[in-house]
Amino acid sequence: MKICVLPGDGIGPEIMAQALRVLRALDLDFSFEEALLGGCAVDATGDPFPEATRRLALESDAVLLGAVGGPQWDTLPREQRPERGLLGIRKTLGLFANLRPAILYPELANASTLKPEVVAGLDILIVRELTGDIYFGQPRGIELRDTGNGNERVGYNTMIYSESEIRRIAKVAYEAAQKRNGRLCSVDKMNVLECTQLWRDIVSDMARDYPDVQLSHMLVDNAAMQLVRNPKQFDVMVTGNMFGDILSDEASMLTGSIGMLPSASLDANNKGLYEPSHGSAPDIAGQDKANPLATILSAAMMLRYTFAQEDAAQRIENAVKTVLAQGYRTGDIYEPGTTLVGTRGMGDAVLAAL
Ligand SMILES: NC(=O)c1ccc[n+]([C@@H]2O[C@H](COP(=O)([O-])OP(=O)(O)OC[C@H]3O[C@@H](n4cnc5c(N)ncnc54)[C@H](O)[C@@H]3O)[C@@H](O)[C@H]2O)c1
Ligand SMILES: CC(C)[C@H](C(=O)O)[C@@H](O)C(=O)O
Ligand SMILES: [Mg+2]
Repeated sequence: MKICVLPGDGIGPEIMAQALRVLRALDLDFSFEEALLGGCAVDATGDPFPEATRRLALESDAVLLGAVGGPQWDTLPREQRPERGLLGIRKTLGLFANLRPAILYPELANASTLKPEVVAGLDILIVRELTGDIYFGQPRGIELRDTGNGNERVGYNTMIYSESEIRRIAKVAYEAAQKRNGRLCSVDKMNVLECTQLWRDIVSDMARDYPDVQLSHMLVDNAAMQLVRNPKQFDVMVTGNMFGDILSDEASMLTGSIGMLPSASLDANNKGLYEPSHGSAPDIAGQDKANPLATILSAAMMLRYTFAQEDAAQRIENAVKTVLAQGYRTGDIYEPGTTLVGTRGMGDAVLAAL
């Protein structure tokens, strides 16, 4: 089982080190090979997604990623920015299905921004389309136009989905709902955007193939509000690339911290890239403060989805439950009466629990 390891930037290398310690401790037959993606790749090669990384990612069974980006690269031309590397690897590997589970561990009920009784037992799966939408749509750009106010710059992007792109992500979401509690909420903005009218029409059409799934629709602004009003009304949520990006960060705080939210990005054959949902956290990078649990839980998702090692995945998840029950907390989930640990200390605790 060959794993391509991309630590990335900011806190990326720190959280990746802990996930690798956990994977190595499982004593499975993995080989790890490291490569550059993001800002570190730009610094070394001028390209955020170098050819060597592309080749390694394509020939590996799975990719494990820390995070990319940081302010030092934000003024570079767009094609050299770290985020382009991330979008490039997602597109190259055909990773259209991004699964972001927001699960509240009972020990973190007080770390949630919502009242404990509103979030107790929370378990939502956000299914985010990852290779289409306004992120990739053409045309896009910033250019001079005569707008009626004279010649001035306009910035524009294109929100676009094809029928087949909508169908394949909806299928993933329907099938996930079938395996869970049978409820699927599709989130769009069909009252304003044609692109998402097509989204709603297709998701609705497909409902007849899934009579055991109870489908509902919600406009994205309402969905953002409902997530903090009564999140347990949701089981599986399916939405486009941009809405899913925003709603998943919002949902992370229901579980206590963005440092708790893992993700799996899958192609049609469950080959995948696994990464925490958060970014490179430049404000705490290099300080041994980052919560490595989202990355460790992403490694568990890798064992489950790509390698069908359900037992090993559960061993990691149970170890995470154990350390939380033992009271270990990084700063983002700390509360008085618990034991504050750093990134490495949290890794130590997970290893001990394993
Ligand atoms: N998948 C990715 O690689 C990814 C995802 C999101 C953002 N980014 C990039 O990361 C950079 C920073 O973005 P941002 O600040 O908007 O978002 P961010 O997620 O990096 O950080 C937002 C806040 O959450 C905190 N945080 C994030 N992860 C944490 C963790 N594991 N433990 C404790 N606290 C954590 C940070 O300290 C910060 O206060 C940008 O360049 C952005 O493009 C990358
Ligand atoms: C860094 C950025 C390109 C990325 C996204 O928007 O997809 C990130 O926010 C994420 O959620 O993985
Ligand atoms: Mg995001």
